[in-house]
Amino acid sequence: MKTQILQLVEQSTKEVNPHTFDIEDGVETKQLSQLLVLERTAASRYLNTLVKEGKLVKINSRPVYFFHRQTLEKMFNLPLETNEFRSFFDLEVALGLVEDLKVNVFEELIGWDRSLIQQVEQCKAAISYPPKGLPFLLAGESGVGKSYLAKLVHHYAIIQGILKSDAPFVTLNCAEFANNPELVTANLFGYTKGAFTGAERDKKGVIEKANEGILFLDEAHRLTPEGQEKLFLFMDQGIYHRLGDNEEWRAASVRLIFATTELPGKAFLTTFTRRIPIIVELPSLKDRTDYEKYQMITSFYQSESKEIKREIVLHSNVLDFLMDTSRAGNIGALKNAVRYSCAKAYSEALETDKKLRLEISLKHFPADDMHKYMIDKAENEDHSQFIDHLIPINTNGQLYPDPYTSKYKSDLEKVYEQLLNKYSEFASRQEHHQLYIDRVSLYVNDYIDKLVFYSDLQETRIEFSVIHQFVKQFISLKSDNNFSAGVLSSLSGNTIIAFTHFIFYSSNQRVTIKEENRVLEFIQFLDRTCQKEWLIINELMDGLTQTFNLHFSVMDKCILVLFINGLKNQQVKESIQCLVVAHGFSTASSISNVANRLLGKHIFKSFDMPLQVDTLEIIRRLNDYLDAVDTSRGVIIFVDMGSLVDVQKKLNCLNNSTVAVVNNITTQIAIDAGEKLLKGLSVNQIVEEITLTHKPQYRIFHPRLEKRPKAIITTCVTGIGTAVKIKELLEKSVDGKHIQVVAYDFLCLKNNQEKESVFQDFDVICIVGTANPEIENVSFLPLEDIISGHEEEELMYLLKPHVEEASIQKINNNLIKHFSLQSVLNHLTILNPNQLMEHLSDALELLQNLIGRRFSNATRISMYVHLSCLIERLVTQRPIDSYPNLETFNQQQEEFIQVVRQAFESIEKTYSITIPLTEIGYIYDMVKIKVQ
Ligand SMILES: Nc1ncnc2c1ncn2[C@@H]1O[C@H](COP(=O)(O)OP(=O)(O)OP(=O)(O)O)[C@@H](O)[C@H]1O
Repeated sequence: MKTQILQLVEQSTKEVNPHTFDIEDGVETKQLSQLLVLERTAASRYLNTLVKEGKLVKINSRPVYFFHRQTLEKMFNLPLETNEFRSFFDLEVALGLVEDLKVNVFEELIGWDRSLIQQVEQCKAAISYPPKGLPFLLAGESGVGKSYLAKLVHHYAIIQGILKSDAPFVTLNCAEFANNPELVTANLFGYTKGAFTGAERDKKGVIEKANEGILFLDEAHRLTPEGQEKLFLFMDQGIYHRLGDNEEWRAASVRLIFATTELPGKAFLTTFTRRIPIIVELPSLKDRTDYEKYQMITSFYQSESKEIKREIVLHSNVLDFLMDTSRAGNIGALKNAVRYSCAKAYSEALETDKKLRLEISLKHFPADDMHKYMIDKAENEDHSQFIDHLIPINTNGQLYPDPYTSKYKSDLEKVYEQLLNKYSEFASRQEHHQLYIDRVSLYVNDYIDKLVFYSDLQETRIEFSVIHQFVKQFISLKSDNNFSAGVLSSLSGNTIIAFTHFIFYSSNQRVTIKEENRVLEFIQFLDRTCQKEWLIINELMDGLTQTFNLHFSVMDKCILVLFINGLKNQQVKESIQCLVVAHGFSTASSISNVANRLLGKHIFKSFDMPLQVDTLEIIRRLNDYLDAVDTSRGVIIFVDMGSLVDVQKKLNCLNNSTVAVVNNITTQIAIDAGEKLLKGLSVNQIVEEITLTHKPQYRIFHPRLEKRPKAIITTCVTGIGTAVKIKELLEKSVDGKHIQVVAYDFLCLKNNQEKESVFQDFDVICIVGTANPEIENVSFLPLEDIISGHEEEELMYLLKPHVEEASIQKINNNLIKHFSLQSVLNHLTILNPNQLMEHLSDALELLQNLIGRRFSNATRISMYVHLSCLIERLVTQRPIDSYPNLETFNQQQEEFIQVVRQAFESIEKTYSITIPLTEIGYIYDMVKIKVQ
């Protein structure tokens, strides 16, 4: 009998496919006893004897599996040192199958080092968070890889020793029980016999099964509110009752991963989302880069090739066909399309000839999809599908031979050209230098973004990673230094990677620079206007040249100076400082990065606190940072633990700034706070509003200063953007040393009056703006009156007590110079002011005729200012998209809306814009206020 058993296991092991080797390929005791009609204990005894004799290999999982030792050793060409393994994973390690995975399990997740870099960091942080990990939610459309990522996290936790090697991974798909909350509870917590009709015996729930491991709750949005609530107690205390047994408390230690295809805010109770501090959002297939789509397609074909043991070649138009995500939809569907084509080609090859190589062409896809593709191509006169060639799917999947595709190769020369040409244009027009710098910084940022996008460079490549490390260290060193901290504060995570890409790329190029005189002039200009950036970049590039013998042209330095300038512009100027301080290696930076990315602005600065870093060290870092930036609008510090609540006591900026400490931080809180900050709310308002939804504890501290700095407030009824621009103009005119200019949200001023924090932080001299927030005891000077010269005198009168006699005349001259209508419009918009004024003059004339009223000169000027900002908003696609009581306005002011549409018809055509109803609402307010 023993020999027969040995032969059976040997036969079964010989049938293993080494590419898909899995635990279930082994033989179970139960299986064997059934097959040989043998008592289970007897079968088990024989098997264990064979293990002891070194003939079989045993995996001590549940159930236990057996393999034939010699067959495995031959198959994987590696001798085994032992016969017993704690888990299948240990066997894989012993057979050398998962050595690479030990280094990075996430490597098989396409995008782990690119578009999913953040998500992988979040998962690692959540699962490792001591002592029991943090529950997290994977959110994303169907088929974007949520289940796949959850399984990799399980693997990662085992490899890192966070979980034991046989830790279970249990999945519960909540959609299966969507309409039967009792069944969900029964499946989650288990039940006792008789707990409900059909409960014929006691049964374990998935929580019990997942003890010491991971429970993955898929489609978690289908959990009913009752179901969610029942999980709370378990999430909070780790204890639960089985259904039908309210006596016995059971305990389990389970790490929870949730997944949903819904927007997290919509599908869950807020009490529930509050308990899930990390939300990992997975991008849909259409938002992945071309390179990643390409990697997916080739890797899916590679797996199929291994599975069917056939070499595969693709017709290039198949790649083109599959890369178009509007067809594939999601990653799962893409994988299915690949499988479908392989199955079809395989069966066709069996019918016709038996040649080894499978050629996949368009005919191997469903006919409807393929025809649609051909028609689309023909309609777009894209004949690329006719220039077909064959692509071998080799294991390296190399299609893009160069890290930077030919599209961006040698473009550097063109970028130099553009910068110099734009500089010559600017020099001849005598514009303000900041306008030029802002414009070309945008251009440079766009270029570097594309460079990264089209690069197929593995960022883990050793040459890249050493340069990346060097740059990171340089930046972290300089960030501790007052001189450079402000300049480099916008560089972090992804932007440092982009920065390194450019360094890596440009140092490999050899572009000869012509017209040296022009270059010299350009360098002198940048050295003058961006002095700090210039010095820092020079130091960095010199360091790179000395350490790695890299060579750069002087124009490369200019590009990097402009790049960091562009990033600074993405930061919200004059903003409240928002800091996230959290324990863990990357919790704070993950939250900040996700929030900054979603908000499209660099709002949050993160301070990660690995557990060995003490509070004093963090306070030192906070002080270094806050001392280097402008804290006049206040500071909000989000902390993750009670121990940090008292940090503000030791902050230097408490002498002159309002500081709020919020004792909770999740990505959701960060996003909510960021949105409120962008709307221009004050520290008080932001903190109070997030407390309504998220209920964190917070404390606010006002400056200790007796003597507050003096300030002029600028404001605009249509938002903070215009107020900031008015502020910039005023700053150029007044003496900034003695008087600060602060841009402020109109509604905050109007609603909260002197309760607004700006009045605690500053001694306010007056408010300048486009509409009066009517604050008692504070003078308001309309912008149009300053432009028309009516209020210049008043402003001078208000300023007199605060500035030296000698400066007064200078300020007066500056005001006249900077506040002509033309220069105001020039500053407020990127559009040509002369042309704009002509169009606006016609439109205003028509508007007056249609409503049968003449506007005063002052009203006309303020309309010019308001309308030019409006047109700029629409041209740059940033309209104001909310207006109080829009529906009522639409119903009650139908006639006015028609009149505006008629008056602005010609402007809409000229600038290819459509004025939305919300903006018409603000025009109405403007006309109403001014005419009254
Ligand atoms: N980044 C990736 N790299 C490689 N394969 C991936 C990746 N993302 C997803 N896949 C593959 O795509 C398929 C679908 O993924 P998965 O089932 O994890 O999606 P899902 O988001 O859980 O979908 P659903 O919401 O429908 O359950 C899987 O076969 C998975 O292997």
